[in-house]
Amino acid sequence: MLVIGIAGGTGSGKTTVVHQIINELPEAEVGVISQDSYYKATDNLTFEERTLINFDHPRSIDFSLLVQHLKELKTGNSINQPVYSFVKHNRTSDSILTHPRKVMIVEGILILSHQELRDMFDIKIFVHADSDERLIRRLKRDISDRGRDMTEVLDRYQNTLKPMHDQFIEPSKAYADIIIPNDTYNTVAIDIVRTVINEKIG
Ligand SMILES: Nc1ncnc2c1ncn2[C@@H]1O[C@H](COP(=O)(O)OP(=O)(O)O)[C@@H](O)[C@H]1O
Ligand SMILES: O=c1ccn([C@@H]2O[C@H](COP(=O)(O)O)[C@@H](O)[C@H]2O)c(=O)[nH]1
Repeated sequence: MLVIGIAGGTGSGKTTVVHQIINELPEAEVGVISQDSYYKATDNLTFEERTLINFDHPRSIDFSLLVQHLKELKTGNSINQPVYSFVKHNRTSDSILTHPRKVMIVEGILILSHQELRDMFDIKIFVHADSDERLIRRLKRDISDRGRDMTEVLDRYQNTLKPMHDQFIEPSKAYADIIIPNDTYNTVAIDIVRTVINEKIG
């Protein structure tokens, strides 16, 4: 199994890049795990309490479950990947049966900041976009897809997202083998990554 880690700040375009990479690859050979699926369940908290969680700090992620699931996939076992609701700020009761594939892609803001997880990646990619570009994308996306308003996005950006980005995410770029500049759609970089994957899966 070839394991590819794709990190980058919020709004950098990780999810978009993943879709572009897997688009023309055989469906049966590529699987995706999202770090977002591994936000800790917080059933003990009210919705109001959940809105106060710092979702950009590594402690908000159940990394031990994520590492355990990746180990299972590497040994050929399927996993039940949790499903997270951004609208509810909580894990749902659903899960997605995820089978091991020749290529597994793990994507998320903090995946290169966690040493054990990072060491499991054969290729480490960091998607880079300018911070103002990322904020604009995040505003648009969170308002249209994640049930947020402008005040929520901007307050979170100032209070937790930006400081956590500077403390944990940006420094993790140093671990990347490949940095994809994604201020505009970067088809050349996507083609290169696809070529590398095709060579590996033969
Ligand atoms: N290169 C790009 N140029 C313009 N918009 C983009 C680009 N890449 C992604 N987007 C848009 O920005 C938003 C955030 O992208 P997404 O892939 O969800 O980022 P991430 O997963 O890193 O948070 C989405 O609405 C997406 O369509
Ligand atoms: O309940 C939640 C959980 C997380 N977030 C934000 O999501 C991003 C990470 O997701 P991307 O797809 O990489 O943007 C992170 O910055 C958290 O602040 C949230 O808003 N609500």
